[in-house]
Amino acid sequence: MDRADFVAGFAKAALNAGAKALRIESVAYVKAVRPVVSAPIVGIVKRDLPDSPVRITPFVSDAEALADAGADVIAFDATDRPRPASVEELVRIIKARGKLTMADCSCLDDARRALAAGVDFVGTTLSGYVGGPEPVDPDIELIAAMRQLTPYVIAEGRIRSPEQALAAAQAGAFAVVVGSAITRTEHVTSWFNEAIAKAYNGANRETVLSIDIGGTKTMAALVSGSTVVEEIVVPTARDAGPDAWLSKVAESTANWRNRYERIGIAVTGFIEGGHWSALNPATLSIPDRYPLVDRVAALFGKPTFAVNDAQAAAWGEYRFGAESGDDLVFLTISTGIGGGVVINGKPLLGLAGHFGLIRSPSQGQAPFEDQTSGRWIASEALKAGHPIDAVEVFERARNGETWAADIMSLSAHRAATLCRDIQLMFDPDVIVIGGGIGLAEGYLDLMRSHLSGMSPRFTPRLVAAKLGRRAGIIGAADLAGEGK
Ligand SMILES: CC(=O)N[C@H](C=O)[C@@H](O)[C@H](O)[C@H](O)COP(=O)(O)O
Repeated sequence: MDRADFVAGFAKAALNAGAKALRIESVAYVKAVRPVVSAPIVGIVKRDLPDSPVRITPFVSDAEALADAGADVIAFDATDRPRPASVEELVRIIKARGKLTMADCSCLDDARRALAAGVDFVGTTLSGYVGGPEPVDPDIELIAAMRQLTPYVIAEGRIRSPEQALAAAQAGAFAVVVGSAITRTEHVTSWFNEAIAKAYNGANRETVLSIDIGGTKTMAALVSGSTVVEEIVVPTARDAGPDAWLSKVAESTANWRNRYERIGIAVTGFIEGGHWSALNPATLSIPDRYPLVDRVAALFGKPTFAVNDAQAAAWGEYRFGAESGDDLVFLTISTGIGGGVVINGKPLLGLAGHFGLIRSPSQGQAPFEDQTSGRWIASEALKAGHPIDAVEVFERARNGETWAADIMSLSAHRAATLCRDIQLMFDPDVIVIGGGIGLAEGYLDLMRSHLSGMSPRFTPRLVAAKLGRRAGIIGAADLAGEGK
């Protein structure tokens, strides 16, 4: 839905049905909608800043760009928090451009200060979003209290039903903004889904907050069954450590607080008894036996299940992938190599599946991933005089450069040999291949070609992973739900 043509479509449909004005996020969307409607537009820009909690139109340049794009009213955060531009400065700039101002407030004091600074409208937009648990209902009391200060109160935030909109209007609102209930189909669907799940007891799954902490990025999502309802991705600040990584996730998902009952967390490394340790500190350095489950449960206040990321992905593919329901081994070939095993419908946890760490006598006892993975491919390329990464080596191989094709072929050959050994160990129905290298165009075919001469009895069936980068969060969510 995050596309200019959809936003313009929503805008026109809402106006046709009687809406009197639009509130639109981003300069690009204001520009897209302005030429096709004549109704007033309240414009905002949303940002996530490293040094300020202010998200709505934090900079003077944002306000200017919205004015130039054709917004009639410009809304901005008017809370009393550290901020790049003061409310007074924003009001001055916006008025200089002949536009109206709307102060997004969290409380009555914000509204008082904003009115003293000369704003035209005050909104209840930020009530419930400046700390503490996020409420479910709109803040009707704040609307009524603001109405004592000015007639120009805009009711906004969590107004999800016509009855709530009526209550806001009756409390004295000059206008009522309805956001998610009109434009966020995925939210509205999940409200209905969560409501009726109670009737289907287990046939329909509860929503889980699922977190995947990787070496470079951390993903968090609300997951229901195999559906990712909401998702955010933040960089993993490698040197900051697990407490900081978890706090960042808690902060970025604060708005979801009332929408899940359990937490699943998938991490690179080794999980034992809820403790997290690094098997390869080069990927991510974690203090030995970090009490992951306890920390997450304390921070989020919900029951938590923790699992290795590749084991979670294996489970995700088993439950919802291309070959769901078949016993499988999942092998992810990327910067490093990992995996997971699901046999007789059960995930093998602990050390099982850390295939990248298997040692090969024929290669001087080097761990398997050091002779096959993306890191190895890049280091071989460097030896051949090409300081490029694995993805580019693949590109060069496809363009007919023999040195690159030789490296890829050797990597695929070794990965194929590993699959043959895995077949002998677990005899799965299928081996699912994932990861940036494993799923790179042509790699799976190369692996298959290296297996072609083998006796059919030993030959593993290789298929591409279906859930892609979301396999870990979907698998972890499902495993967390299993615990109920
Ligand atoms: C807190 C915050 O960032 N509010 C944002 C402000 O523009 C939007 O995410 C909300 O959708 C908007 O306020 C409308 O509210 P609701 O979607 O609940 O009807």
